[in-house]
Amino acid sequence: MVEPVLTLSHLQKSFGALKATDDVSLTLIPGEIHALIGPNGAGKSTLIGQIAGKIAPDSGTITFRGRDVTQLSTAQRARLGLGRSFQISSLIPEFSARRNVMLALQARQGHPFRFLKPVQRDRGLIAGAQAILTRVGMAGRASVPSAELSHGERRLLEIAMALALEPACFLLDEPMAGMGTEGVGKLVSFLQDLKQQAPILLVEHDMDAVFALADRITVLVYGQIIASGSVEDIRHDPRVREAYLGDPA
Ligand SMILES: Nc1ncnc2c1ncn2[C@@H]1O[C@H](COP(=O)(O)OP(=O)(O)OP(=O)(O)O)[C@@H](O)[C@H]1O
Repeated sequence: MVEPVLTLSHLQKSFGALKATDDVSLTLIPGEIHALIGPNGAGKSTLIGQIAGKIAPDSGTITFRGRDVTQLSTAQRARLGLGRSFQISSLIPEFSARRNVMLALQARQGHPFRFLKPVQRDRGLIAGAQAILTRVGMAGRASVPSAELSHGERRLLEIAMALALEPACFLLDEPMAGMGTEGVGKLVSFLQDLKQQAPILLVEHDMDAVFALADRITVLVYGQIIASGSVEDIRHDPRVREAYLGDPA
């Protein structure tokens, strides 16, 4: 059997009386896109937060590349290659797209993220950042301050920054949000390519994109996994249709 890159075992997290994560176990294996879907409030972001190290689970374990990382900080996990999904809030608005990616490249090289060397003249960093922006289809927007990018372009920039860290898996939280049809189409083909580099745990509300991309789908409702399987399994699962797609038939 293929060794999973990431394994969640019996994770539990409550907020007061609310069980946001209720005995969740799942794996992410090399080469796959594993989509995590569920209605609003199902607990998807809470789960991603626990994997990234932003939220401490009440119990259960998170194993990454064979190592128990449950007690490690976000930064320690990132150093081991657990892909942070950068949030738009972590982009520096007045910096160009290229310079934001250069910051991520510097972070990868071990420099503290917030403290800048005079990077403008560092040809290696410039070329590296430009190559990554080309990969995500943003070469022509490299000089534009991130504040002036469209919402969809900012989401691509977040992915570019995650790429710069060369993680062993990607955690992507709603990368399609706010993108037009063309943007979603491009991102779908990009993620199909990206999964060969490192597997992707994908939280996404765009069901067409999920059905086009996912190798496996896990469905969360009220913090619990109600179904997990292939696209076809999930499409035809009556519990999923009822609980998630709102289709009693
Ligand atoms: N810090 C918190 N304190 C109290 N309750 C919280 C906290 N964070 C999340 N919750 C609750 O936990 C439940 C799961 O929320 P979560 O944001 O993980 O769901 P989600 O599936 O990501 O939803 P969405 O699709 O709307 O982003 C919700 O009922 C939410 O109100």
